[in-house]
Amino acid sequence: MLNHLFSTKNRTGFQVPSALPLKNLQKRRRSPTILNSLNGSVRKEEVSRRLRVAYQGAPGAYSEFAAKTACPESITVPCRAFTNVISAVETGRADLAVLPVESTMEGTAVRNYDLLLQRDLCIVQEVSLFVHYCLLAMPGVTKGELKRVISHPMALAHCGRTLAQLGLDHEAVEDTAGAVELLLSNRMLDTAAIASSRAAVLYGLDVLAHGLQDESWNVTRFLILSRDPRIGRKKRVRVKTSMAVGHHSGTLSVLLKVLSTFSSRNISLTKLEVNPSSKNNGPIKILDVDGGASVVKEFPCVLYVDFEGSIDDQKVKDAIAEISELPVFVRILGCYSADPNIYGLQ
Ligand SMILES: O=C(O)C(=O)Cc1ccccc1
Repeated sequence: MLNHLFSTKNRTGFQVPSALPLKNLQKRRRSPTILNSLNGSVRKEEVSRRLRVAYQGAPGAYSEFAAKTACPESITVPCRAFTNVISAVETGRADLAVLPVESTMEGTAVRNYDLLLQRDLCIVQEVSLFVHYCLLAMPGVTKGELKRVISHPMALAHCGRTLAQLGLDHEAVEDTAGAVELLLSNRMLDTAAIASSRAAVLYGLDVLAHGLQDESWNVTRFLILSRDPRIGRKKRVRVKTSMAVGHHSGTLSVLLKVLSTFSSRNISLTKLEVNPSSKNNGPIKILDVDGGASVVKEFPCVLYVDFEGSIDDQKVKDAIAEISELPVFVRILGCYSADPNIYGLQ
């Protein structure tokens, strides 16, 4: 059960320095190459082209902003669905992928976490964005003329109470910026989109209202994924590790063991979530990436665990070894610099 520690494709040791808070982004944009600005230790030939970062949605989507926050000089690659985002990196069409995985209002985006477990990419960075929703309409359209609102399902969920107050029907589309594109291309005069004010500027729409989210504190955490564990290898400042623990029975005893293993070593957990399989979706699949040929393993329950510390730290190695003695499967999803910043986007 210690495959991840002895893998030829060892997942340890990659790190991308955190993106800077919004006020510092301009400075970073001026730096000569993205990998340089991410990490000075990457070899010269690797910095000669700009990183391509795949995200789900159209230009102006929140995920694109997360990509630009993590890699200010990158070329962003829009993709239709999250699975296409991952495939873009797997096939070499992009270098990195952006995946929203949790929000303060909705908790873990289980489907995206499932994708992370099923595919062979590793986490190299995290970005948390403050998400502020606006009501966008075609130029000249007033609130009174609106009959419905379209947006990404997460945006609609985050604005549920406000939408009920406005008395507008709503319909889910692929992403927030895609909703704006749809308005524009069909010249929809009775429909508004929920999206960012950045999308309004990009597409030339009017902002009819700001701050539509039901809770004023609305932060989404995005993960930056890569195939290449060398990205950002550098001396670490504050490092975090994410892992998944799949097991077949005794969730409570596995949970207690995980808790005591980390607490006895004074390792702080930043996330601990029990994810049982559902009748609708069947067992949770985890790709075992360490055994040469990749094998998919199935579990009725998986724990998502994020903790402070590097997989190179002896006490972390000991903790993982102890957990791996249980009848569980452990997959290290990434070891990356912890970014406590919350970046702004209106
Ligand atoms: O639709 C978008 O703009 C996205 O990037 C997905 C999303 C939607 C709402 C909050 C965060 C991410």
